[in-house]
Amino acid sequence: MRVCVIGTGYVGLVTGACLAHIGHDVVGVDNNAAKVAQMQAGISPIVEPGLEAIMAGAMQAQRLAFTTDIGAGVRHGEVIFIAVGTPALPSGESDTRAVEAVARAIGIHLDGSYKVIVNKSTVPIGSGDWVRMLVSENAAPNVDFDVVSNPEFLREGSAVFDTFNPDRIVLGGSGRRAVALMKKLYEPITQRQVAAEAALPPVPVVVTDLASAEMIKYAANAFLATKISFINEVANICDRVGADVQQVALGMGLDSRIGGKFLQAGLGWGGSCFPKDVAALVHTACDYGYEAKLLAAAVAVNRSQRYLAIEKLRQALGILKGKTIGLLGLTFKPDTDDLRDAPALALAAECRRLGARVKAYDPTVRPERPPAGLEAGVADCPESLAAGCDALVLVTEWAEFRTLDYAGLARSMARALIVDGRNFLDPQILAAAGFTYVGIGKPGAKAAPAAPEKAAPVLAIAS
Ligand SMILES: NC(=O)c1ccc[n+]([C@@H]2O[C@H](COP(=O)([O-])OP(=O)(O)OC[C@H]3O[C@@H](n4cnc5c(N)ncnc54)[C@H](O)[C@@H]3O)[C@@H](O)[C@H]2O)c1
Ligand SMILES: O=c1ccn([C@@H]2O[C@H](COP(=O)(O)OP(=O)(O)O[C@H]3O[C@H](CO)[C@@H](O)[C@H](O)[C@H]3O)[C@@H](O)[C@H]2O)c(=O)[nH]1
Repeated sequence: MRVCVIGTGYVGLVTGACLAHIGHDVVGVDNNAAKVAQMQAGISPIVEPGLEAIMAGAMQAQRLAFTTDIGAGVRHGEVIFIAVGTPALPSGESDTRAVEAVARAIGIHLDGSYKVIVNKSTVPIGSGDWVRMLVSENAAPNVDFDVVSNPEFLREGSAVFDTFNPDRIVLGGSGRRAVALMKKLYEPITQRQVAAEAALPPVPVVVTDLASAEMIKYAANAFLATKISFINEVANICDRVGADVQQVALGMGLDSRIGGKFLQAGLGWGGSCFPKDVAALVHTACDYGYEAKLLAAAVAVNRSQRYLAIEKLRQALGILKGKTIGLLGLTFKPDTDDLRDAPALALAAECRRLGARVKAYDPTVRPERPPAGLEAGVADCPESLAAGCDALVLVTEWAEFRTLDYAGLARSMARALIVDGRNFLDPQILAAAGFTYVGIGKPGAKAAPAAPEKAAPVLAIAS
C-alpha cells in the first residue's frame, strides 16, 4: 500500500519505517529540511533502539523515502498519516496549529483518487471533525476521502518493539472503506507476522467513532499517569511508616485487577506525552464545565514528586546553598534522547534556585550541547560528574548506571551520598562502595557505608 506520513518525529518516523518494513511503500514528509537531509542519508535524528536498522533495510528495498515536499507526499499516499506535534499551550490546552496547517495542505494537494487521512497525532476530542472540514475547505469540489483517528500508544525507548507488538489498534471513523483499508494496512502486525512471539492471538482492533478513539488516547495516558502518581503517593506514605514501596507494589500488582506495570515509584512522570496529555484532558473537561479533580490531583502529586529529591538532599546535607549536586541522567526515561518535560531539568532548576551548583551526566547529552540551564554543567562521563560533588541523584535509570565503579566515584566526591530517584540501584552494593544510599519509599534501605574495620592491634611478638 502507498503510505505518506507527515511529521517524521518520534511517532511519524517510527511508524513510517515500520510500515515500510512490513512491505508498504512509504514517503515521510517533514518541514524540517535538516532532519529530512539526515533521514535521506539513513541517519535517524532521534535515539530509538532498532530504528536505524529498520530504516536501512526499508531504504535499501526502496520502500522508504523522505521529502520536504508535502504535495509529493500527498499525491503518493493512498493512506496519509498526520503525525505532527501537539504540544501544550501555557493554559494546558493542546496546540493543534501544526495539525491544522497539515490538514489544509493535504486539502490543497488532494487529487481525484480516494484517500484515507489518518490522524495519529494526539488531538483534543472532536478534532477529527475539523480536520475533515479543513481538508474539504481547501480541496477541489467532490474530492473523495475519509478521516480516521488512529491514536498511537508506542513508548519512547521501545517504539519499534511497541509498533510491532501493540496491545491493540484503535480505529475511529465511520467510513467502512477507510476502516477496511486501515485493517489491511496493519494486517502483518495484527496477524503477528512481525511480533516477538508469533504464537500470540491476533492483535485486537477496536473500531469506534472518531470522538471515542480520540478519547481512548487521552484516557489511557491519564490512567497510566494517575497510576504512577498513586504509587508515588503510596511511596511517600511508606517513607513515613517504615514500609518498602517496591514490596508493596509487588504485592499489589499481583492482583490481576491491578497489574504490576506502571507501579514503579520515583521522581515522577515526564516526557512529551503524559504531562501535556493530562493537562489537555483537564482543560477539555473544564471547557465542558467539568472539574477533573482526580486528574488535577495526579498532576499535583507529580509536581511535588519531582522535587522529592531536594527534600531528601536537605535531610542529609542541610541547606543546599553552596553544595554541588550531580544528576545521573537527564532524559525523561532511558533509551531515548528526549528531554521534553524531563523531571531532571525541573530538579536542576530548583537546586539552582536554592543556591546549589548542578552538574549532570547523560549518555545522550554531549557537554558541548547542554540543555538550557545546564550550560557548562554537563559532564562527559560519570567520573567527571562525581568529582567534588556533595551528592549524586539518579534521575534516569539508564542500564549503564547499574555497573558504574561506585567505589571510585565515592572516593572522588566531597561526600558520598546518593539519592536513587528510581529505586534502581542495589542499596547494599552502594553501601559497600562507600555511599550513603537513600531510595524513594524505602526507609529500610537507607544504607550507610560500613564503618571501616578497626586495624587489628599489632602484637609484639617476643622473640
Ligand atoms: N512521542 C511519543 O512517544 C508519542 C507517542 C504517542 C503519540 N504521540 C503524539 O504524536 C504526535 C507527534 O509526536 P512526536 O513526539 O513524534 O513529535 P515530534 O515533535 O517528535 O515530531 C513532529 C514532527 O513534525 C514535524 N512538523 C511539524 N509541523 C509540520 C508541518 N506543518 N509539515 C510537516 N512536518 C511538520 C516536525 O518538524 C517534527 O519532525 C503528538 O501529537 C504526540 O502527542 C507521541
Ligand atoms: O512505573 C513507572 C512507569 C513510568 N514512569 C515514568 O513515566 C514517564 C513516561 O514513561 P513511559 O510511559 O514509559 O514513556 P512514554 O514514551 O512517555 O510513553 C507514554 O506516552 C506515550 C505518548 O502518548 C504513549 O504512547 C505511551 O503509551 C505511554 O506509555 C517517564 O518519565 C517514566 O520515568 C514512572 O515513573 N513509573
